[in-house]
Amino acid sequence: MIDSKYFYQQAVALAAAGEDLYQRAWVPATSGNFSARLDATSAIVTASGKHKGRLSPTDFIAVDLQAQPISDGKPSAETELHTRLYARFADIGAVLHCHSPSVTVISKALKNARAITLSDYELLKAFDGIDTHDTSIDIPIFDNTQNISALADQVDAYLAEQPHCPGYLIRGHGVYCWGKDLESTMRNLEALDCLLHCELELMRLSH
Ligand SMILES: CSC[C@@H](O)[C@@H](O)C(=O)COP(=O)(O)O
Ligand SMILES: [Zn+2]
Repeated sequence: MIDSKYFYQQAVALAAAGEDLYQRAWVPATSGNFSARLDATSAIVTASGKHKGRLSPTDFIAVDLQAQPISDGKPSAETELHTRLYARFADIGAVLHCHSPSVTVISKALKNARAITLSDYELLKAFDGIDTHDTSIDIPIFDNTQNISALADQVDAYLAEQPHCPGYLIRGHGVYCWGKDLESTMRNLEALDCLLHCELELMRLSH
């Protein structure tokens, strides 16, 4: 049974996040999708094909963790990339997917790389569980595909081995990022985008 008041609150919060992300040019031209956990077995996700900077609370669908809709409408084409994260990690409360220029460019520039390592940045401390710049984390990069179930399987297999990872890139496509709630997820996404932008600048300087 869906708690309609909680659904509405989460939808309003995700729509506001969408406006913010659109202002940053991170979700151009209907790209991106957002979700928030409703309870142990369900989440709300953006409807497919909507402009993510101009969402209203009716542009969200409730789905179970097998990515099947449990309210009216057509959920995001990439719903399974959200629901598999909620299924794997009980402490995840929100997931944001964006197509920002920095993540799209770096994922292509790194061609066949399977991951990008972020080391010795003060901003690493924005991620949960990190309390020093003197560390490094790997952000995996998966090749893009229109087979979302296959991609969800690859991501899930990676996270089974490397659970302490705040997000991943899809080559030439974008980023998925998560956190314990929407505020943490926005913080993780902002830090990840900034750090990838820094890496891109370093690559430019070294050429
Ligand atoms: C506008 S192309 C982007 C889509 O193919 C997809 O990657 C995307 O992010 C949005 O898909 P959606 O089904 O609206 O959630
Ligand atoms: Zn996308």
